[in-house]
Amino acid sequence: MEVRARAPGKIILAGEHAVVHGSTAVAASIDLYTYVSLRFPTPEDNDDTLKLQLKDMALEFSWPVGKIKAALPELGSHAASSPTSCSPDTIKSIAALVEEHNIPEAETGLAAGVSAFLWLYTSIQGYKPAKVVVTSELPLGSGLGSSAAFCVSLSAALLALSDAVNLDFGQQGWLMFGESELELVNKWAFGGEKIIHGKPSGIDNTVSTYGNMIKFRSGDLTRIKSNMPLKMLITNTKVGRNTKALVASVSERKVRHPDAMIAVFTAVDSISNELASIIQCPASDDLVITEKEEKLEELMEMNQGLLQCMGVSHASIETVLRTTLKYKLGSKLTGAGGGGCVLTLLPSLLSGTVVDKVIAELESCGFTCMIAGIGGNGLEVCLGGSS
Ligand SMILES: Nc1ncnc2c1ncn2[C@@H]1O[C@H](COP(=O)(O)OP(=O)(O)OP(=O)(O)O)[C@@H](O)[C@H]1O
Ligand SMILES: C[C@@](O)(CCO)CC(=O)[O-]
Ligand SMILES: [Mg+2]
Repeated sequence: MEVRARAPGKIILAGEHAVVHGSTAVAASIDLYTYVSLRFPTPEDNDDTLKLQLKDMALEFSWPVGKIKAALPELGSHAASSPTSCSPDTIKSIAALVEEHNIPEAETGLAAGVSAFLWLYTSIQGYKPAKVVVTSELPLGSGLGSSAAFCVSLSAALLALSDAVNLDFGQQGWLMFGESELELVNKWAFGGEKIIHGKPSGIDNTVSTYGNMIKFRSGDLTRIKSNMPLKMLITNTKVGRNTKALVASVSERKVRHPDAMIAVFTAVDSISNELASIIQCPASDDLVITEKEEKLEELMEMNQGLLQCMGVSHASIETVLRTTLKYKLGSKLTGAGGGGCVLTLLPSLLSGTVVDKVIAELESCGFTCMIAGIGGNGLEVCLGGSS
């Protein structure tokens, strides 16, 4: 029996980092996905291992299930219907299982993802042998929510073949889960994100699970519907960084300057709320759309200024900002910052020639640019493996 799941990456239009401290943020899914396939061996296969294949990186990890059982005895009896978080002791035992594999030096960040895999797999499926294959269209560690898309697609595949979820295996093609299944996936994925991010707000796994566009605050999501064309250029500075370290650095700054940082987070909250209401408000003609776009651009620039105050910008991000400003375009980092990706609003009346020029100039700096579709479906599953 085989199941496939796919979950999208995301952009954060406003509110990253501040959302970890209780402010509102606005995020949308993008049409780049992480795919997970899960297959249990047949008795004839005579295979007693759990295998994780990370296809894009040409890496394969494998553990005898008896070894996992001996190392993680506390996980096997957990109910898939009761999502939980990984305890610090279990994280240590999992890290020992991961360390047995030599992860290439350039990919050390992967250890956290492999740990999240072992925890989610064992907590949901116990000590069964299986083969899990992962591929992704998302750049890893670049602010587009690769960790959340990984945790969401993995949790969904694992739950689809568990007794916590009842699916009709007669159905063909990509299917959406019902509300209660989505909630279950989202909670498990949040547990996985905690292993990768340390202290996630939950916005990335939530937008990857539900798709579309959401407003998110203190664990609560409000689905929002855009009433205007939203075209964003995404520039990947290709400067690697790690969300866990950046989230921790903002918390440390908050400890050093609590009053100032709380004021910054409050300002971000207002920006996110205003941005969400502009996006949702119906526009009647081009003039109104232009005004709305100008306001959005300004709010994005203000948010970027506050992200600089939080200490999460980077020289490469500043280069993108300077370059796009030459063309009178507003930009902000998206995701955790410190490198990674930058969003630039492309107003609806902007000519294609200008867009081509900006892209050419950004790419001449060594960055890569793309225009992704925004606000599509969230998590989907495909039973039987094909499609
Ligand atoms: N397809 C994948 N396979 C294995 N591990 C993955 C995969 N995608 C993400 N990860 C894990 O997530 C880590 C990257 O997560 P991180 O949160 O730092 O960046 P991001 O999620 O891409 O950006 P952001 O959190 O800012 O949106 C990787 O180093 C790896 O551990
Ligand atoms: C930086 C952050 O706000 C967004 C990362 O995409 C972290 C989080 O909310 O978990
Ligand atoms: Mg992440």
